[in-house]
Amino acid sequence: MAGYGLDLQLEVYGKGEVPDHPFSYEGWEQRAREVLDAGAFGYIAGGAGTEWTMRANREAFYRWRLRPRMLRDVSERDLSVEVLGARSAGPFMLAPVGVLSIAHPEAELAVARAAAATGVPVILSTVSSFTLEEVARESGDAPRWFQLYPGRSPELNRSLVERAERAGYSAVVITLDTTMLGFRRRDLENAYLPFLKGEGVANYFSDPIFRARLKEAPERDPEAAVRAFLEVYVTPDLTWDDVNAVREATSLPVLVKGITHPEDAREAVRQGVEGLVVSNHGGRQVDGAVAALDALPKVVEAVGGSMPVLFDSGVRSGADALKAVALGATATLVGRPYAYALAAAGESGVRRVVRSLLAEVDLQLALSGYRSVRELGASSLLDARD
Ligand SMILES: Cc1cc2nc3c(=O)[nH]c(=O)nc-3n(C[C@H](O)[C@H](O)[C@H](O)COP(=O)(O)O)c2cc1C
Ligand SMILES: O=C(O)C(=O)c1ccccc1
Repeated sequence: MAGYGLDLQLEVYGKGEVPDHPFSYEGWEQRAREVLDAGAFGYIAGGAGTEWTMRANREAFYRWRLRPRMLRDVSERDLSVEVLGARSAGPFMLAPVGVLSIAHPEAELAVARAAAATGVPVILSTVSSFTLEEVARESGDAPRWFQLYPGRSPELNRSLVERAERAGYSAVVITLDTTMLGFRRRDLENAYLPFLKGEGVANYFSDPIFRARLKEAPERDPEAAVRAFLEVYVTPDLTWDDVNAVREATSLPVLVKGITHPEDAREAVRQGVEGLVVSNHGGRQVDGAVAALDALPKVVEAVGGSMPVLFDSGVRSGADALKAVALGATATLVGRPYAYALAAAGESGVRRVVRSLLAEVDLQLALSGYRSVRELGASSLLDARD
């Protein structure tokens, strides 16, 4: 009868003390704002241009209303999902978020420990502050995926995915929507670009193929190494050929992240990738672009059940995750929610955010009359515009 929801309620109410941490997204965001300098906070919080798409990502959720069902005996509940062999305690994964050292010195190491402790898989960014091998060691046997920004060097791409495979990452997520950074006003106003300070380059600086491109080792001439990183990183010429070259270099399943157009989803099916992530990068790339949740139903339709469709951009609560799943997502990714908690309270902050999300999903599911997230579907929702 117990479960994530009741367990958390008993723990908090049982103690009878006001907890020293928030339970809301806004609360964690506020804590992060207090501890970070303006540049780092703006980098995490910001979006592209007017940030209209970033706001639209949130507003899209309000259009959908859950329609709870009663009297359905939901005493046994299973929140877990399995995506390409990776099991998660709930319909969540931790989205790839780069340069986490700007939020907390333990960065991805703390996130990997929190993910392992809560049973929610983590997707490690290419642009991490610790090497993928270091992060793997913290994550133990817990499921983990590697996100790749394919760069201008096919050999380097191959090297990175080979390293990921050796280090026990069980899928590769190729991000398509950030071949260069979007027009981010906050960062321009703060003149804030984390890589120029040498953040997020650990996987590159430790890579033999990357190092072979340099005249001097990154330890001797870090500025030249950062320039080399930027040269490799910017890829406006990226095409499906690059995706397929990565697929040939690994035996791991490959997903593509950043799909919102149903035509791109159909192409992904034709190309035969193993999964996709509907995402507009949290509104950080194309201002005025469709809200990710508004794009989801047509992508799900285009994919027609042939592969898992993950979703991110704007998920802030258990209710949000349930809505995305009801619209056809296999699971959701959360980005800023855990980045803020990491900034505010390190590993324990990330654990708390994940536990809150699991508890909320559990209670929401039970009170809506479902035993499993798999039971959610179109009839679980009402479209407020109808
Ligand atoms: C600070 C920051 C850094 C990010 N870095 C990456 C990255 O390295 N690779 C990637 O694929 N996505 C990256 N993303 C995008 C996230 O994976 C995800 O798509 C987005 O944050 C989801 O939206 P949400 O923050 O509204 O949950 C980043 C997002 C943020 C906020
Ligand atoms: O800032 C981002 O959104 C992002 O994806 C990124 C890209 C390169 C390095 C760090 C983060």
